[in-house]
Amino acid sequence: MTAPGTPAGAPAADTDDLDVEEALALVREPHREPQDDGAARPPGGPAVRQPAERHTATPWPHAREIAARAARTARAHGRQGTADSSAGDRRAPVSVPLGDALGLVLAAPLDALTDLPSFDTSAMDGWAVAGPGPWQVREEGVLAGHAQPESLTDGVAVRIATGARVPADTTAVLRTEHGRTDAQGRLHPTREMSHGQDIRPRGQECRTGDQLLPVGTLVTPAVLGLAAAAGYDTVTVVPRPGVEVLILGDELLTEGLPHDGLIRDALGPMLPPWLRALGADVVAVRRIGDDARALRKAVTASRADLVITTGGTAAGPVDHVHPVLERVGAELLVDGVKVRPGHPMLLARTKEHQHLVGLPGNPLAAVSGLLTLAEPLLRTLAARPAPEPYTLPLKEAVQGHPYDTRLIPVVLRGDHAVPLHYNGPAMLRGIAAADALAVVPPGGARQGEEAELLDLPWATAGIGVCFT
Ligand SMILES: Nc1nc2c(c(=O)[nH]1)N[C@H]1C(S)=C(S)[C@@H](COP(=O)(O)OP(=O)(O)OC[C@H]3O[C@@H](n4cnc5c(N)ncnc54)[C@H](O)[C@@H]3O)O[C@H]1N2
Ligand code: MOO
Repeated sequence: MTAPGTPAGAPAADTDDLDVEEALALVREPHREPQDDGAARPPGGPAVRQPAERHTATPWPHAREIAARAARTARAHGRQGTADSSAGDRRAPVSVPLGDALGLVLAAPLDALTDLPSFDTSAMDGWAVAGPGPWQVREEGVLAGHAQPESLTDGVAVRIATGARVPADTTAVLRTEHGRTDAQGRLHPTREMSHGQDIRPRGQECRTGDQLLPVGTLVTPAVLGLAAAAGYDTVTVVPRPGVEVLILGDELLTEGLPHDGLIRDALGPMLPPWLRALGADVVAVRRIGDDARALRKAVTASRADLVITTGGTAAGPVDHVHPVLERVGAELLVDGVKVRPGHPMLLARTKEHQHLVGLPGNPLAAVSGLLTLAEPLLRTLAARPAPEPYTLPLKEAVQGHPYDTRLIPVVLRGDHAVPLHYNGPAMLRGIAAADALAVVPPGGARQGEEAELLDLPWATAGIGVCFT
């Protein structure tokens, strides 16, 4: 590779958790200088590649940190050489209709555009009354959504619906079940009333201009409801990262039964919805075959924030990912991870605003790469917080790899994680039935030992799980 690069396994200078505020700074401060991307740098100098013979795979936790941080420094690196200036302020905040904002992060505070409630409102069905009872009841009632009703005078009441504007000079609302009408048609309270009872005064929840939610808030269904109530048609959010998927391999069929050494492409159908569940906008899925030129053209032409390739990461005769990255002058940030399956996975910076995650071709190895490298990177680009780590005890012992972390599909049963079989690198049978992946440290885990769990987006019914 020609561009300044990072040897795999290089220690990050700073391993603090990525902070949402820092990620948001990406969209707020376009010319911020880099702090750390996990690249090894000699004091005072640019990042350097170490000789290939010193190459070692990156430990799994460290690879995730590098991926989470990589997106932060994209702009500054672009200015140093791998120019893609036409990308401009692609990560600048965008205004989107409420219907498209679910799962995104607010890039501007949600300030009330109105008082809430915006008028004095009846909290109950009953009568708006003025002064102490009994009251003469006016003939025409007041419904929600109707024009300003006529004001009341002492001793007068009017039928009112929940949510309707209370007439001026109303002193309380009497609930339907707490009023009795006598033979002369006068209304009496059947219990003690207090001044202002069952009236929601204008501005009770907020005044115009009050901050309802800060920058960095994840847009949930409740946030959409609040935004609508407060007068918003659109909200200002961090844009969804754009992802292009490049499927490599001449042996892949897109339909029918496997035959003559050809197999069905399992990643083309799996990755786009999974990426959407991780908050990405999948802008294209292209089939490249085992054609290095086509791969180079596709990588060079792509405008996506993240390019994901599948297959071709190892050292076989048609494994073109490394040579193509070298050809395009990419900066390798992670080159192999100490994780099984998926150890040949890689992460590179290809342009100022663009990264590439190379997923190994074996399908479960690809899942491992997706969750190890693509998920933290997408999370950073979207300014989303890292999920709170959690552990559960393992129902059975899991054999470990001597040096590498293992990711094992599990189902969650009661307060245990139950390891699933069919967890080989080429198998999807285990993960297709799983709720999570258990992180098994080098050396393995005993029965009952607590294991960290990586949730699958649909199993947690998380907010990203819209699949839209
Ligand atoms: N000499 C070595 N060979 C291999 C090593 C190694 O370290 N040294 N690592 C092995 C491991 S582990 C993995 S994982 C694979 C990674 O290989 P690649 O990323 O180069 O992937 P391919 O060779 O293209 O494919 C591997 C395997 O996966 C199948 N495949 C590919 N794409 C798909 C797809 N879209 N859907 C379903 N299956 C797919 C492909 O047919 C191969 O069977 O390398 C090992 N070799
Ligand atoms: O990444 Mo490979 O599929 O570890 O076994």
